[in-house]
Amino acid sequence: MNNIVWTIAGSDSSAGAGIQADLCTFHDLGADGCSVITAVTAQNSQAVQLVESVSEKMFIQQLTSLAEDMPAKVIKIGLLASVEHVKILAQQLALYKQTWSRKPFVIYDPVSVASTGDEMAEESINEVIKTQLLPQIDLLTPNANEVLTLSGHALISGESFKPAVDKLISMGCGSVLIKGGHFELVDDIALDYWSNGKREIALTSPRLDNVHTHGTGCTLASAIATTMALDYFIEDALVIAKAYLNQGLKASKALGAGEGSVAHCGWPTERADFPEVVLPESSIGYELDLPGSLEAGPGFEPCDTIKLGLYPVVDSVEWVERVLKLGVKTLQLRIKDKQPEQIEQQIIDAIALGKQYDARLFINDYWQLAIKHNAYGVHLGQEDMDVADLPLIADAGLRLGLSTHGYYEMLRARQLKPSYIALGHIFPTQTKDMPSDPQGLTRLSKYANLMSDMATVAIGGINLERAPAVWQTGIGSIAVVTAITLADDPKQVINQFNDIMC
Ligand SMILES: Cc1ncc(COP(=O)(O)OP(=O)(O)O)c(N)n1
Ligand SMILES: Cc1nc(C(=O)O)sc1CCOP(=O)(O)O
Ligand SMILES: [Mg+2]
Repeated sequence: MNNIVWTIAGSDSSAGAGIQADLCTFHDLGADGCSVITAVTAQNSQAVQLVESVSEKMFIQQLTSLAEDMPAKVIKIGLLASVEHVKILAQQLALYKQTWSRKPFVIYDPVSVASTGDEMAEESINEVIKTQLLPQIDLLTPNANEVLTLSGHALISGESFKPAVDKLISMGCGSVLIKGGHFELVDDIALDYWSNGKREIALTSPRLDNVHTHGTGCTLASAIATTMALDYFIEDALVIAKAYLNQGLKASKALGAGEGSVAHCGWPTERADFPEVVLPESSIGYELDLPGSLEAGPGFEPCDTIKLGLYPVVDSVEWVERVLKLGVKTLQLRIKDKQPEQIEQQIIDAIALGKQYDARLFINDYWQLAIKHNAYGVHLGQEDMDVADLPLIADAGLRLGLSTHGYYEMLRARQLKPSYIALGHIFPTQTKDMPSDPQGLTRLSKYANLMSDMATVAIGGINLERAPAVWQTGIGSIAVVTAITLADDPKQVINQFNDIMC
């Protein structure tokens, strides 16, 4: 399947921004780029010297040529310098959304003033952008000035972010990423805030005092476009794009006498380049009034090793005893959907067995009972995290394992300093209905690399055949349900897993 991304933007003769930066980003991160040029600009590192929109005929023909046989999964829009182009584009986007077999995801990075300060678009363009283009946009990526221009809202404090985004969403766009917002509390921090009116996230990175920032907006939006085309969730796309930009800014350099451009350095892998997820119970979280109660406390008791090895997940005390007798040292009791009083005795018995065999026994979901009976640890999912009393679990000295399903959840979980992070689901699984697609080995390797300083667990559809490749990603543990519970000979399977993971 092709991962075609279109950029509809201006040509930048200095090549640091516009079409040139967009295509560079698409190819660098693994999408297939196509371009529709809206305007040709003559610019160097110091100024934009001339902007000429292409003719309407040429603009329409580029769109038509591509739409005929190279429809896009994602469309990224940058410089629109002519009112007529905006009207044409709004109409075409509406048509694509109605007629293409797969609706394209449309990102608009508003560009009317260049980073050099030069105006690049016709004066009256904003009115038609607001009324005709915004309703076709799935993600708008304005900076504070562009938020003011398009919504009329000035970003004067954290509290002003939500009303500004609500206004833009009421004007028709699906979601908004406010880039690089800063207010007095966090001057040395670059804050990005995203919301679609239902979900919202905020990411922070240290503000880089690099002067070579030409092309940052184009590059960020193009990196989001690419990662969306690669089927990442939007939260993950935002995280990856931010890391890509931070990495590029650190490597940017001047080519002329003026400002240099963001570099393009491939898929981001350095943890220092990845943003932090803002938790609701933090000073920025309060300012933004983020929902939930997650808080970065001192963290959870670590396990004695970050290589937790084979990790059977079983649903009865009988299975707990059986796998312990076969030498398993990390395991989980996962009994679903019972009233606490129905399973309390099983939890007591399982914990006692875990202690008897000196094993790391995690209790899934029932964290109150785990605390009450002093379990080794608790395993919680994303939904559980929001309702469980995490400080209480930490204070009781229990270990905590957290489920995650992508970059964003992984980085958010990391902020809580759990004892391990589980990464799933890697392959299709029959054990549980998953709301997302399997992540596969390529993503798992990236996650394992990024989290290499802490205990990690891979889960979902892992069997003996798949285990060697999973283990080679550098993960510290493999969790399995059916590979053991449906095995004809669990003893043999456990031994074979252990051989693979030594
Ligand atoms: C090791 C491990 N990883 C992930 C899960 C899934 O936990 P959760 O998301 O809470 O879903 P349920 O297991 O409760 O259905 C797990 N149990 N163990
Ligand atoms: C319980 C569970 N959680 C997952 C996650 O990705 O969070 S995948 C999963 C099921 C794992 O079972 P099996 O080894 O039989 O595929
Ligand atoms: Mg759970």
